[in-house]
Amino acid sequence: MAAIASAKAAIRTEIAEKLQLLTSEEKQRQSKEVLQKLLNLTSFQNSKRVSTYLSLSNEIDTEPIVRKIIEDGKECFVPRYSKAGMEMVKLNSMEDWETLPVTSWGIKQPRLKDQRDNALDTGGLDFIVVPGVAFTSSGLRLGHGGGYYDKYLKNIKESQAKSPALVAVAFKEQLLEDLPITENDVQIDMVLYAE
Ligand SMILES: Nc1nc2c(c(=O)[nH]1)N(C=O)[C@@H](CNc1ccc(C(=O)N[C@@H](CCC(=O)O)C(=O)O)cc1)CN2
Ligand SMILES: Nc1ncnc2c1ncn2[C@@H]1O[C@H](COP(=O)(O)OP(=O)(O)OP(=O)(O)O)[C@@H](O)[C@H]1O
Repeated sequence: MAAIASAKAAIRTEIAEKLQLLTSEEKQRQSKEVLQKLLNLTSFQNSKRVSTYLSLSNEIDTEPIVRKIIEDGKECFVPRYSKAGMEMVKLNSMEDWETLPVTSWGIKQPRLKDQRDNALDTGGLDFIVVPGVAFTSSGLRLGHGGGYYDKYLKNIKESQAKSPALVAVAFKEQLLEDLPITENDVQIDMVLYAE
C-alpha cells in the first residue's frame, strides 16, 4: 500500500514538471482540440445533466465546456469539496461561474453555506467530465490525491440505475502507458486528449 502511494506521489511530481514546460498557448491549443472531441461525442450531445470540474491552469480549460452546457439549456453541476467529501451542486449561469469564490487550492467553487441543488437529490447525472493528473488510454486515472472523485464515482455508479458517462479530458503529457492502482480507483470510460 505504501509502495503504491509513493509511486503515485512520484508520478504526480513527474507530470507537474512536464506541465510546467507547456506554454499557455500550447495549453489553449490542446484545450480547444479536446473541447471539439467532447462536443462530437453523441453521449455528450444527448446528455441533460452534466457535471464538469472548474479547471486550474494545469488542467484542460473547462470554461468553454461550462459555457456550452449552459448555452444548450442543460443542467450544469460542479464539484464542491470539503472535509466531509465532495458533492456536485448546481451552477446557474455564466455570471454565477464568474462570481464564484476560490478555495485554498485556487479552485472556483460555490460557498459551503450556499443553498444549491445537489445533483444526486434532483435527478442524478448522465455525464461527468472528470479531472486528473495522469491517465492511461484504457481509462486508469490518477487524481490529486484527495480520493474525492474515486469516492463520488463509486457512489453514483451504485446509486443510479444507469451509470453516467465518465469522460476525462487531458493534455497529451498526462497520458502514461501504465499507472499504479488500488481497488478504490474507479476506471473511466474514455480519455480525450489532443495530438
Ligand atoms: N479543478 C479541479 N477541481 C476539483 C478537483 C480537481 O482535481 N480539479 N478535485 C479532484 O478531486 C476535487 C478537489 N481536489 C483536491 C485534492 C486535494 C486537495 C488538497 O488539499 N491537497 C493537499 C496536498 C495534496 C498534495 O499536494 O499532495 C493540500 O493541499 O494540503 C484539495 C482538493 C474537487 N474539485
Ligand atoms: N472509495 C473509497 N473509499 C474509501 N477511501 C477511498 C476511496 N477511494 C479513495 N480512497 C482513499 O483516498 C485517498 C486518496 O486516494 P488516491 O490517491 O487514489 O486519490 P486520487 O484518485 O488521486 O484523488 P481524486 O479521486 O480526488 O482525484 C487514499 O487514502 C485512498 O485509500
